[in-house]
Amino acid sequence: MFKGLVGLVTGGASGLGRATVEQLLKQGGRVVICDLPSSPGQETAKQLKENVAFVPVDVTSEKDVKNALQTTIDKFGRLDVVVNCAGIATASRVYNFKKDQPFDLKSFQKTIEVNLIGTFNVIRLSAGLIGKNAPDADGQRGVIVNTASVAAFDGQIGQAAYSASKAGVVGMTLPIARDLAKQGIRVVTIAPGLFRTPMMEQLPEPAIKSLEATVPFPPRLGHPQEFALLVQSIIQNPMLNGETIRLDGSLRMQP
Ligand SMILES: CC(=O)CC(=O)SCCNC(=O)CCNC(=O)[C@H](O)C(C)(C)COP(=O)(O)OP(=O)(O)OC[C@H]1O[C@@H](n2cnc3c(N)ncnc32)[C@H](O)[C@@H]1OP(=O)(O)O
Ligand SMILES: NC(=O)C1=CN([C@@H]2O[C@H](COP(=O)(O)OP(=O)(O)OC[C@H]3O[C@@H](n4cnc5c(N)ncnc54)[C@H](O)[C@@H]3O)[C@@H](O)[C@H]2O)C=CC1
Repeated sequence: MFKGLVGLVTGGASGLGRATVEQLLKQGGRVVICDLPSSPGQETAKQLKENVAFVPVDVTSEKDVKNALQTTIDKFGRLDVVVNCAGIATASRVYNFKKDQPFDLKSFQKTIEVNLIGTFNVIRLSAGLIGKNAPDADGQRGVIVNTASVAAFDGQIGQAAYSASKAGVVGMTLPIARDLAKQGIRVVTIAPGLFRTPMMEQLPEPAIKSLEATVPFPPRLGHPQEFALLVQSIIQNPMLNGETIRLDGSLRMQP
């Protein structure tokens, strides 16, 4: 289905990103995994064997992202799809009255830096490369998929930084889609609910169970492959553009 397609997936060494890498490969695509040098990206690429390369990247670094784009060209000759999955989750109260301590500003800044600015950094640099593709019959040159979170809309206690970073991703989706429309590049954001990944597994199992119980249907954590299937649909459907799609079993998180 995706024969000849070249994708670049940030956060591709783990969780939702890794499932996306596997799905693109399964459909005949070629993929560059971008993830931190400390991630299992190298092993992941080895396990997946063919048509895949790992480039160590911090998404907040211009140099790293440019290097990953150069590797994409050197190895595969083009870039069609970017999927931004790299992200971090932080949790802290705005003011901890028990300890008389405010939210650590550095932690707030880091969350915004990785989740929002990192995503934008990858979009702005990769758009230049995707824009060089010859347009297809519909005028399309490529697709960018971002990952927000339902926390962009209904963040819980402790999620001020995380929710702000993800709301930023939601907020920039339409203007970037409008901006890149002339070049035939679509931009779509997915806002996942709860998915069983290493990020989610940082939470204690009782917290996971109680969150799971709040998902109307299906009352469980999502499988990462279900996220990857939506990425596939977004790539396939040219009318999807400038929108954020919740993928959450109709979950609305409680305070
Ligand atoms: C990854 C994604 O993109 C998807 C998601 O968002 S998954 C959802 C992830 N959610 C989180 O990570 C929640 C983050 N928040 C927390 O972990 C904690 O609130 C915190 C560590 C920031 C604060 O902990 P704390 O100060 O020790 O709070 P604690 O004493 O436990 O609770 C205080 C009150 O808040 C409530 N509360 C705390 N965390 C809660 C939660 N996650 N959900 C509902 N209520 C919560 C408690 O029930 C308690 O209520 P009362 O005041 O009525 O007793
Ligand atoms: N798991 C879930 O329930 C949900 C996840 N999300 C979002 O989905 C995305 C993927 O999350 P998961 O797969 O669950 O998490 P994960 O922790 O399994 O994977 C995230 C990957 O991003 C990488 N990463 C972190 N900072 C980076 C940086 N600066 N540069 C490059 N790579 C970096 C990590 O090394 C890791 O491999 C994140 O943006 C997360 O916020 C959103 C909603 C729900």
